[in-house]
Amino acid sequence: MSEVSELSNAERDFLRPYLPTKTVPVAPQPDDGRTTNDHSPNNDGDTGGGSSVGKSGPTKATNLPFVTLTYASSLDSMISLAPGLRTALSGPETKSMTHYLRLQHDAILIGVGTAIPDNPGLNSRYPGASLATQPRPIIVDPQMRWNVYGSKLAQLAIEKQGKGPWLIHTLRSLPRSDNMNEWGGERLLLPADDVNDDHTEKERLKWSTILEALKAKGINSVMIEGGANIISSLLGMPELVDSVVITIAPTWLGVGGVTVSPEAKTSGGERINAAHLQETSWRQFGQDAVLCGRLSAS
Ligand SMILES: NC(=O)C1=CN([C@@H]2O[C@H](COP(=O)(O)OP(=O)(O)OC[C@H]3O[C@@H](n4cnc5c(N)ncnc54)[C@H](OP(=O)(O)O)[C@@H]3O)[C@@H](O)[C@H]2O)C=CC1
Ligand SMILES: Nc1nc(O)c(N)c(N[C@@H]2O[C@H](COP(=O)(O)O)[C@@H](O)[C@H]2O)n1
Repeated sequence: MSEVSELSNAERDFLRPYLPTKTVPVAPQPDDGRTTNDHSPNNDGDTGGGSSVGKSGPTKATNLPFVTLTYASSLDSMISLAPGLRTALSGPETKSMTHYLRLQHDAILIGVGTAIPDNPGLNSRYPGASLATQPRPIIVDPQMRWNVYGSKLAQLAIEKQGKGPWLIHTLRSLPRSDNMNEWGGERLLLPADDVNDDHTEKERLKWSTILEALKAKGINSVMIEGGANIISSLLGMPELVDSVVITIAPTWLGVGGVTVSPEAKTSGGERINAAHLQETSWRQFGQDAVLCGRLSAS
């Protein structure tokens, strides 16, 4: 039996206002000649109901994809027990939700700090998922630290259980002669930001540069899953993020875990809240709580 089960109509209704509209290619039907099929939760045959919060679909600059930030957190805002330690926080019901969410996006993005320790699959095991509807896995790996060969992502792409991964590097990275394109993989070389906030030799990419490049390659929606560094940065960028879906597991990981927390903010020399969610909705999935919302600009 699959570890991932279908969500109820009520669960999908709950998520719908926070999701993009995804159009996926399907084989033409003999009787109607269609070439596309709208699998958005607004158009999948669900009956009405649901929340009246906001609306689905892109609401910002057309050169950017719809961005959903999503992660599973403990009650102490941690996403893993220690750096580099893959930690299961989601229960079976929220795991199913994650696979449903993956299927609603054109791409799933993580950082190299997650790819190396977790060796994730990043495909959707939701019932009915096909290669055409799978999201594109994307890894932000500016310095080419991660070896895709032998990874689970490569294996799934070769077996056609997932799309070939796109790896994002900086222009300074040495081009490699590789055969990733044989199984759908690709390397995207992007210009690094001029400003290096952490004063290291590391080259940073602007998130607007990354997202614009993805949109230019036909990615209309991206689900950003982690890890801590990436989620914490993007929590401070409401102009780029359309919605946030957080699984909250009823557990504390304890001191030394990997924490999600945005950069501190000040106004007029005073500390102010660093990030804030508005238009929130909560729902229980098994033992976990799921919080959806939108980042507010102020
Ligand atoms: N519970 C959950 O839902 C999830 C948990 N996790 C956990 O999170 C942990 C990993 O988090 P973390 O270590 O923070 O790693 P991340 O996955 O956030 O990757 C961070 C790295 O990505 C690169 N990067 C990020 N932003 C930029 C940018 N703007 N420009 C260029 N490069 C960038 C950098 O690579 P470089 O250093 O090479 O410059 C950086 O070190 C793991 O333990 C994993 O299990 C991960 C996902 C979800
Ligand atoms: N939603 C969620 N809940 C957890 O408890 C998690 N640990 C994660 N981690 C993310 O999922 C990736 C693993 O994906 P596969 O199951 O291998 O496809 C992992 O790399 C994190 O991005 N997520």
